[in-house]
Amino acid sequence: MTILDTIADYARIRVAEAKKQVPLEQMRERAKALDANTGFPFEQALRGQDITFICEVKKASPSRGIIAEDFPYLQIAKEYEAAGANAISVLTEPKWFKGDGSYLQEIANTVSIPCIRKDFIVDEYQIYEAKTLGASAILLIVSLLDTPTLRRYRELAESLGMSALVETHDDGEVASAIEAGATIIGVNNRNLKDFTVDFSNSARLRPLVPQGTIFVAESGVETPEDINELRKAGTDAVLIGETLMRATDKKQALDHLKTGC
Ligand SMILES: O=C(O)c1ccccc1NCC(=O)[C@H](O)[C@H](O)COP(=O)(O)O
Repeated sequence: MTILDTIADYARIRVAEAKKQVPLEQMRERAKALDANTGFPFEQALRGQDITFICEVKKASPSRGIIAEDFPYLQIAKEYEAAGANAISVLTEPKWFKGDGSYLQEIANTVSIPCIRKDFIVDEYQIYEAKTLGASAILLIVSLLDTPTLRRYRELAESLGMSALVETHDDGEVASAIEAGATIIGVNNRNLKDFTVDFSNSARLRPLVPQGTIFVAESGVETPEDINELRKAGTDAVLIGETLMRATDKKQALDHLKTGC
């Protein structure tokens, strides 16, 4: 059993508990009552002249443990926005990432840039919930979902006015993402089964993703050289967590990544 299987099993338990508080039918009605004509701001925000930045609000991770003892999540999100982030990723997984849905809700209510719910989606309930929390996008991890389910969840998210970032790790998963009709495909440099980070993974898989589909490189980005390498490989957007979370001055850190200065 991999850590990803363990996290996914726990997500199923979380969903079962959440349904006891707010049943599926009620959550669906709440989500459907919200505006679905959003214009897909997350997708729009990632389409730039140059590489765009999704900055992640992440207190902890299974591979690193606690990353930020002091975790003023709202302040961090505001600093990301002021620093020029194009979108914000908010971890809502509580056990290994110490996230919470309320963090996403507060952040989405405060900043003007789009937010993605970063979680381990194993049930449609979490997609409706993401909408009620103010998410503009959700993460769908290919290795957790078969292709028909992936397509169904992506279409559900889009019917609610949210985009889906479809996360892959190898060529087979990229093929599944394309088959599921993904318009935003991420390649994670971190193997979610054993935590190893191979920074070249996203650049290697870039040619498999059709032009026009937004290509996101995820995890392990640390330096301006990394950004340059990804830029050269044709990356549209990068998702950065730990490097920015550990930086005391978010603007300086993001400027440094962008320009090398
Ligand atoms: O970060 C982990 O340890 C991890 C372990 C198992 C599943 C997912 C995990 N991380 C989720 C992510 O994909 C990252 O938070 C995201 O890409 C940012 O990565 P980084 O810039 O390396 O913090």
